[in-house]
Amino acid sequence: MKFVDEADIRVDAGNGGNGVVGFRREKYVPDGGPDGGDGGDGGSVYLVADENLNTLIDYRFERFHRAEHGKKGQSANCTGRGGVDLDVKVPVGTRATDSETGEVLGDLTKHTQRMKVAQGGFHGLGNARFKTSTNRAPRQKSDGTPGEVRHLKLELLLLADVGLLGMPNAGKSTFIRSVSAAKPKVADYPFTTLVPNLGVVRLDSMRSFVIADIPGLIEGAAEGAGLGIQFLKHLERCRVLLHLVDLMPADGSDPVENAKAIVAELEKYSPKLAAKPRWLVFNKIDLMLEDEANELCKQIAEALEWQGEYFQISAFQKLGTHALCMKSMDFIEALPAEVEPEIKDEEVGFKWDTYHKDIIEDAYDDDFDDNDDSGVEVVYTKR
Ligand SMILES: Nc1nc2c(ncn2[C@@H]2O[C@H](COP(=O)(O)OP(=O)(O)OP(=O)(O)O)[C@@H](O)[C@H]2O)c(=O)[nH]1
Ligand SMILES: [Mg+2]
Repeated sequence: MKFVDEADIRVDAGNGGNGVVGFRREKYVPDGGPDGGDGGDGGSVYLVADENLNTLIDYRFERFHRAEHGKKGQSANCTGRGGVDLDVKVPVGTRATDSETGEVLGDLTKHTQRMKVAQGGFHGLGNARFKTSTNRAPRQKSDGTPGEVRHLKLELLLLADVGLLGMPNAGKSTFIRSVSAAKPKVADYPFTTLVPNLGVVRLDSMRSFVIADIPGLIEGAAEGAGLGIQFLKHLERCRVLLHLVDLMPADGSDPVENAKAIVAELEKYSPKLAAKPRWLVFNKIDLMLEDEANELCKQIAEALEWQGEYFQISAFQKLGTHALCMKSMDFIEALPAEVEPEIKDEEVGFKWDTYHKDIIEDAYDDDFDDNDDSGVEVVYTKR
């Protein structure tokens, strides 16, 4: 299955239905009052998180999503039917951004979570609403407002607790293979991993966490070198980052310079991500004697002015990997969960106070010519 983690879509909320001008006509009641009904509100568009989906691939092909328009009002004080809302299903972990303003509208992180992304238009008013003691046969009505149209960028952010970070060939995929059931491809050339992989690390029946392996980063990634930094967004929700450093890069590069380059790219991408808890993990200790490995790790940590603890592992031979997973688990459990800001689903029903009230007040102020029928369809109801 192709992993698609971005899609651009357009969402159109429905327009509000127009109000109508209508009058009651009844035998022996020559001057029945105004009875034109209001229109219905347009349907809104919502994104709904669904755990049964795991990619955004469908939205590459299906770009336009439209909610129903509200129906216009009818005579005999009948209100038009409201347009039906549209629910657009997205995988859990989807972030929606307004492509025109760049504003992040919100993240859908829980199954069934619902977020309004385009507000339906408000209904117009029928002439019955404009009746006053001085104007008992108003030929005024108002039109519904257009529904909101938005261009959205959807991005699927992996929901992992632990993220792997490092140069190509550092051994990230080898690590996730040794600690979880995920089996991403491993090879001795750079950029073996082209799309992110998730693995579940199960320590016992009660304790497990999710780990994300992303493509390797290189110097200049922020400017697009290699596969760029587009995958770093998947690390934004991780609680801790494991920075894998190859002790003996096959290309003869300096592990200190490599590690510095990764940190620099991280900072360029996002200071927030760079400030996340990050642990230094030296990989491939099996390539040298134990004393040599200890000495080299110490030297690199000093050269990096690394203050915290560091880990020494061999992802390939599974040395130190279990201990690292235990530490990660303890850390995740001890860290209070980040509270995701709740997405407020402000219900907008009948906006009498603002929209409609203003229209009616304007109508009174206008001192309009009541006999001017131009452009207004008048409906007479016989009973
Ligand atoms: N000796 C030794 N080799 C390792 C170890 N871990 C990984 N390797 C080797 O290093 C090479 C790269 O490993 P990968 O796991 O593909 O590296 P990666 O970080 O996922 O690389 P990209 O996907 O390209 O970013 C492979 O040839 C692995 O066999 C280790 O602990 N010891
Ligand atoms: Mg890899």
